[in-house]
Amino acid sequence: MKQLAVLGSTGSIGTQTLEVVRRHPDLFHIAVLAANTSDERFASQVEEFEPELAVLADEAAYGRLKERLAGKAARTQLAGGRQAFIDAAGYPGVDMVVTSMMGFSGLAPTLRAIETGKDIALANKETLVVAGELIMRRAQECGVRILPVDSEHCAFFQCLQGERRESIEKLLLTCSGGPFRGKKRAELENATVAEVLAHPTWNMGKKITVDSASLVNKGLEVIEAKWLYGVDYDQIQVVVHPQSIVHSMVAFCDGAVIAQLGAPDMKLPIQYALTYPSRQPSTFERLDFWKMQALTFERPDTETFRGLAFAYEAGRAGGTLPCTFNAANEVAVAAFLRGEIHFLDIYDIIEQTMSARPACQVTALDDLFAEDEAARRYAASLLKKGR
Ligand SMILES: NC(=O)C1=CN([C@@H]2O[C@H](COP(=O)(O)OP(=O)(O)OC[C@H]3O[C@@H](n4cnc5c(N)ncnc54)[C@H](OP(=O)(O)O)[C@@H]3O)[C@@H](O)[C@H]2O)C=CC1
Ligand SMILES: CC(=O)[C@@H](O)[C@H](O)COP(=O)(O)O
Ligand SMILES: [Mn+2]
Repeated sequence: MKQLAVLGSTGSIGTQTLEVVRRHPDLFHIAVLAANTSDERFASQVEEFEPELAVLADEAAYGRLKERLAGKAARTQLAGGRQAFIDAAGYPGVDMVVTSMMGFSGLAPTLRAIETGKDIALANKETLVVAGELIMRRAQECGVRILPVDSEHCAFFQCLQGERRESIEKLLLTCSGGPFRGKKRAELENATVAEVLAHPTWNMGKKITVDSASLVNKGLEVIEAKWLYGVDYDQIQVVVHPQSIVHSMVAFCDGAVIAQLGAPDMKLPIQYALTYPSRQPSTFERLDFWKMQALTFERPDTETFRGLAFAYEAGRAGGTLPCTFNAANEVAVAAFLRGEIHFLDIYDIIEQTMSARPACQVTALDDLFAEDEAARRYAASLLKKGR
C-alpha cells in the first residue's frame, strides 16, 4: 500500500488525484492532505479520507476548518500556516508526495519532500522552472524519483521507457494553441477573462488556463522538459496540435518518432505517475480511431503569443531569469484575473520585469526566494502605474 501526501488537494490536479485513489483503494492510502484556502472542500476530503495529517496553509481558512471539523475526523491531526504546509511534505511514513499546489509556493515543500526521501509525482511545473538544476541534483543525491504528471512530460516519460537519453534527437512538445489559436494581437486587445478561461480541450485551474492562452504554459513546459530530460533548448520543439490527442513525441537519432496518445484526461498521467512502473487498468475514456477526425500539427505563432519566446530567452540565460519570468507572470496573471489589466499586458509586465532584472548566478536556494520577492515587487509596481 503506497502512502501518499497530496499537496494542493482541493485543486484540479488534487481532486483528480483523489479520484484515482478512490478507484484503487487497494493500492493507495492518503496519509497527508494539504491545501490553502478552500476549507469547505478540504473538510469533506478530510472526512472522507481520514488522513493522519491535514494542513491548510492559510491561517484564516485553518480557523474555519477547525470549526467545520469540530467533533469529527478524530483520527486526523489538523495544522495551519505556511510552515505547517512545508512540514507536511516531509511527514514520516509517506512514500510519495503529489505536488499539485499552484505556482512558486510549490518550491519549498517539494524540496522538503525530496530531502526527506519521498518520491515526487510532480504537477507543480513552476518548481522546476525556477529551480530545475537544484531540484534535479537534490533528487539524485537523495535517491528519489521525480515522476512527471504534466501530460506532455508524462508522454515523454512513456516514450522514453527503455531508451537511452543520448538517443534523443528532439522532444516534440505538443501545444493546444489555447482559445486564441490563429488570432493576431489586434483581436486580443479586449480579450475577457471568460474568453481566456475557455480552454478548447482541457478543464484546469484558472492560473494554468490563462498560461495556456498566453502560451506561457508552453514556455514553462519547455523549461520543465529541459530539466527533466537533460536536453538542450535547441532540442525542444513546440508543435501546435489543437486536438490534444498526441500528448507529445520523441524524435530519436535514427529518425524514429514515438508518440503517446490518449483522450485529454489528466487522470491517466496522474495514475501512471502514482503506479509507475506498473500500468493499472482504468475506465478512462478510450480513443476510437474509426471515429477520430484529423490530427493536425502547426508551427506556433511566437510573435503574437510572446510567452513562449520569453521562456526560451529566460531558460537559455539561466540563473535567476527563469525565476524572474515566473514571478512576473504569476503577478500579471493574478492581476488579469482580478480584472486589473488587459490580457496583452501580461506580456508587457513579463518583458519589462525581465529587462529590469538581468540574470544573476544562483549559488543558494535563498537567491531564488530573494529573486522571486524582488521580481514580484517590480512587477506589482508596473501594475500600480495604471496600465
Ligand atoms: N490542472 C491541470 O490539468 C494541470 C495542472 N498542472 C500544474 O499543477 C499545478 C496545480 O494546477 P491546478 O490543479 O490546475 O491548480 P488549481 O488552482 O486548480 O489548484 C491549486 C491548488 O494549490 C493550492 N494552493 C494555491 N496557492 C497555494 C499556496 N500559496 N500554498 C499552498 N497551496 C496553495 C490550492 O488550494 P486552495 O484551493 O485550498 O486555495 C489548490 O489546492 C500547477 O503548477 C499547474 O501548472 C500541470 C498540468 C495539468
Ligand atoms: C493538461 C496539461 O498538461 C496542460 O499543461 C496542457 O498542456 C494545457 O494545454 P496547452 O497545450 O494549451 O498549454
Ligand atoms: Mn501540460
